[in-house]
Amino acid sequence: MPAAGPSLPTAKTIQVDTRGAMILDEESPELLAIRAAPLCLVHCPFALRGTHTHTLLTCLVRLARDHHQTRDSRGIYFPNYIEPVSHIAVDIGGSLAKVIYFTRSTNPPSSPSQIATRGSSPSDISTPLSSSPTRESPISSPPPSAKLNGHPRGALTPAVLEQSNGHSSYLEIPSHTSRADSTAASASSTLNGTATASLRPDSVNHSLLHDSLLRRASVQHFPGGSLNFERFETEHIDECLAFIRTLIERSAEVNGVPLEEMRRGVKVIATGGGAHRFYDVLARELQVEVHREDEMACLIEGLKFITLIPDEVYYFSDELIHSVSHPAQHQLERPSPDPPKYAVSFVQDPVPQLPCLLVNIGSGVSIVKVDEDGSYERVSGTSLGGGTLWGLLSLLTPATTFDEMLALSEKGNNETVDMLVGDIYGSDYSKLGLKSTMIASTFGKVFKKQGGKRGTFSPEDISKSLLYAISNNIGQIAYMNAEKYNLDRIYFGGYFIRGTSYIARQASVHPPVRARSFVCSCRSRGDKLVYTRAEPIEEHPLFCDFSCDSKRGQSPAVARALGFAGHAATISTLSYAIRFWSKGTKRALFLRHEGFLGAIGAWIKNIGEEGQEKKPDSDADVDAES
Ligand SMILES: Nc1ncnc2c1ncn2[C@@H]1O[C@H](COP(=O)(O)OP(=O)(O)O)[C@@H](O)[C@H]1O
Ligand SMILES: CC(C)(COP(=O)(O)O)[C@@H](O)C(=O)NCCC(=O)O
Repeated sequence: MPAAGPSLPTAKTIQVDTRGAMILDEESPELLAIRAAPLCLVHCPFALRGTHTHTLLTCLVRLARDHHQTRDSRGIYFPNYIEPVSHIAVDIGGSLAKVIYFTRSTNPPSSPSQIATRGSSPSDISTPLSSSPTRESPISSPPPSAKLNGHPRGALTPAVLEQSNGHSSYLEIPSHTSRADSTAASASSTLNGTATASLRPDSVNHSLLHDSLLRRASVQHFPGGSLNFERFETEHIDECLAFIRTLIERSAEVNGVPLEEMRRGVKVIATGGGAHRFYDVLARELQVEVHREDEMACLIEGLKFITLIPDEVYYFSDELIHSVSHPAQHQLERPSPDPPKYAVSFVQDPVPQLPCLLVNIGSGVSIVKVDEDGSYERVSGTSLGGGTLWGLLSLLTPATTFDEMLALSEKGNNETVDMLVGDIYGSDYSKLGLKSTMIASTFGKVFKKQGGKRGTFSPEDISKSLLYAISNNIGQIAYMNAEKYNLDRIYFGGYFIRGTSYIARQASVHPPVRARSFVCSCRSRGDKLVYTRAEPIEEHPLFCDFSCDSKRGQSPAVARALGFAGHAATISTLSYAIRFWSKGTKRALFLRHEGFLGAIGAWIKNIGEEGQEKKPDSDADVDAES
């Protein structure tokens, strides 16, 4: 009997203006600075002048470098969101603690990555980038002066600081009528365009929202701010606490307010199992108000919000490649560790696509059915998840980090450890459509002795076999639940999908290209990943090789797509499993911020709570025993 999830506890309109939102380039110096910026919670951006600016920026870059190991996902820049945000959200899971926080800046970052990663839906292959409606709205575009290539100056602005410093708001409505008129006109269009993730329109206070939007629309000096992402291993929760503590302390320092005041102004919103396990530690160590939110509710809120971000949702599709490479073949081969080649496509229309199934692959796996109205139920799960792969590979290989394990898997050949149909039948089992190369039994060869002795197996082969087994198993369970509940869209979240980011690092040196559709796959060659068949579909010769090398690379969009798109083998396995088992009726969808759904949900659920007293840990929000 599936456990019923709580009904949406704080269903409300998400009042974050996502128009013009853009995902930042992971490697941009701007992002480095913007990520570090909240460590210096600058109350007033105008304070950043002269030598002080220089010192601060030096400090930002140094801090960013010091924290590079936790800098793990791209920031999201919201040109139109300007309200104070007083909270830091943290999702503490069984494996990783994810932290997100919002910073303001006077200048937008100059290197959004979405230019190179625009989608590839067949309908808009040749559409010029500039025609994207999400980038054309006059309000969503930052003022021209803000587009200069200067360093962004991030500033987290807790509401309490604004009040205590006598700033009712930075947002002053211009007094002259014509500006106000045009603002009003813009604001009403803003009202239509503002991200509204809640599907309960009755909960919207239109008048309040309109007033707020009116003020936002008139702002000239605050072109939004950025959401920043960090992660830590839960095992080293002390590092996570130290990070948040430093953030708060430095904020007080830079803003010139007493630490006590800063602590009063900042709240930590905690979710995930660790919100309970570490609640006392969080409150004691950080000395700020800690509020807990339910994990499943946060995942769903996070999903609803993140799907509003342009270029966030993507899928791997093998259909086009399949039709080109096997024109006569209608039957799909069963999933295998070497799935077909894929094209990466981005969902262009940033609206929540409900109903859907959310499969969150963290330490374990939660499968949640989300209805059209946003209500949800955790319908299934499996304990064979990301923690399983990490744990087993820690036992079976010398790799010490998860990324090393993924790298091993890319070089492996699972056939040395897996028992194939051919090992049993000596050939295909054609009557059942089972090819000889299909895995009959994961790890099925390992027990066999050769000359009375146990075999030895390479860490690479073991890694590949297990990565495939876990991913395919989750794909099958996901498919069965989607079938049971008649859902065609399956979103995969959780950090398990996240891959090594060195692909992105290599690729980000390339200039953006405009071609929108690609046929691509990647494999390792020596210590370098090589992209094969990575050419725009319109002109692709099927078997060309292309090395993702800063000198030779010709298709950075593909490389970037794979780089940020998590681990290619994991994603292609899940994608193909869903396509195979559903006979092409269901689609696996992925998210660029897949590991942060819970943290994003915790963050978004508390937007609009600024200055409001919230009873910590109300029963409505938290089910687990404290
Ligand atoms: N760099 C990484 N370090 C640790 N685990 C990673 C990493 N990248 C991906 N993973 C996978 O992500 C899983 C954790 O996913 P996550 O969604 O954070 O779960 P949880 O909330 O349970 O911590 C790990 O068990 C591991 O399989
Ligand atoms: C207990 C959990 C919800 C915790 O979430 P996580 O930290 O793994 O993201 C998850 O691990 C889970 O759903 N495990 C699967 C249990 C099962 O249904 O078999």
